[in-house]
Amino acid sequence: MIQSATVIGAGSWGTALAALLSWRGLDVQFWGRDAELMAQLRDTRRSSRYLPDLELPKQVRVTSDLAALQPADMLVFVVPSKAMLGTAKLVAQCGAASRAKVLVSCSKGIELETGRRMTELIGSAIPGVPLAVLTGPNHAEEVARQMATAAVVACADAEMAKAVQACFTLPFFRSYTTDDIVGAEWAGAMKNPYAIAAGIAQGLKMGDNTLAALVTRALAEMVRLGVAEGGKVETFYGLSGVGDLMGTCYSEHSRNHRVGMMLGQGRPLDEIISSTRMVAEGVLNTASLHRAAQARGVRMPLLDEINAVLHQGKSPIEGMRALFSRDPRPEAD
Ligand SMILES: NC(=O)c1ccc[n+]([C@@H]2O[C@H](COP(=O)([O-])OP(=O)(O)OC[C@H]3O[C@@H](n4cnc5c(N)ncnc54)[C@H](O)[C@@H]3O)[C@@H](O)[C@H]2O)c1
Ligand SMILES: O=P(O)(O)OC[C@H](O)CO
Repeated sequence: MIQSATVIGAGSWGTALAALLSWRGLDVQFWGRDAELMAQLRDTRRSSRYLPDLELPKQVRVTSDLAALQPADMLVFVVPSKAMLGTAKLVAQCGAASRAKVLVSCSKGIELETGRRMTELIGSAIPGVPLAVLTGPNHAEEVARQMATAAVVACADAEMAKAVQACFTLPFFRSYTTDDIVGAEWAGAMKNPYAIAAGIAQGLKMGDNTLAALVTRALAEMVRLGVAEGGKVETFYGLSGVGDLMGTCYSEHSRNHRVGMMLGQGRPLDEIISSTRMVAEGVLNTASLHRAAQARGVRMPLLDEINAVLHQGKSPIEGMRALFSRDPRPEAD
């Protein structure tokens, strides 16, 4: 049913997914905004900036020109969340979505100003096409090396979910389906701030007890806000929830975790951000989620402290102290 795909966004995850879809046998086009990077990818089949060890299959057609894209069955959006709406509008204008059967978001974020999910942004720019999400504990570096990985495809339409699942099924890559697109997207965005907190704990040389406490209480917060936003509770206990939370909080690859670790070691946030080209979605996601939690009146003490550290100048150590010195409470509250 789905034979061709266009991957929009040429960072680490977009590069890994363009390769994966090509290995699966789809006819793949790959767009990135940076002409120099895309020319390098086209000529050498390698991205020196993102995933330098991956050799992009020669069948993947690489371009930085949206107008050069042919209509494809599936459009796969993998740009940072803050660029999603603008990118989807450009894709709509250039006609690349004119014959699309499904639009898939692989990005993890919530729009700051409105609290909208990525598929809501894509759907507003390109109306009338079914929407889906690919999410889960999926580090691009490991997918690029074909290390065993599981993911979730969320789509309201069960048949379309299966069609997208088939595209993301390889011997090393196993995907599951769910109809809970809301829960899957909130879960994917929510694990990012907590990975920053996990990194902070490691940067401060706190121990395994601390990390286990943070991850467990993070999950409780994810369930509270995610369900208030309309997600299903079971989604947060699946791959897109606790799976991705653990995969990121304990990861050597995670950019969010790395940002947290450097914060814990005392480096200022603006210096950390300007030292890398890669996106740590948790920095912006923290502000979006904090705003959403306040609007819904959902109690999120851990997120409040991460927000205070990232956006209100609180020191990481003060944030941790504040968390652990709150009034005692029942666990299931
Ligand atoms: N890297 C992973 O392992 C991974 C896994 C799953 C999901 N994700 C999600 O995928 C999304 C993309 O992350 P990534 O890791 O591929 O990115 P990255 O950090 O590796 O690189 C960022 C990419 O975004 C591009 N970009 C920045 N602003 C843009 C704009 N305005 N328009 C178009 N492109 C723009 C940059 O040129 C660059 O190619 C994020 O939401 C991330 O959470 C990443
Ligand atoms: O590197 P991070 O922290 O953006 O995490 C990447 C993926 O979201 C992990 O599933």
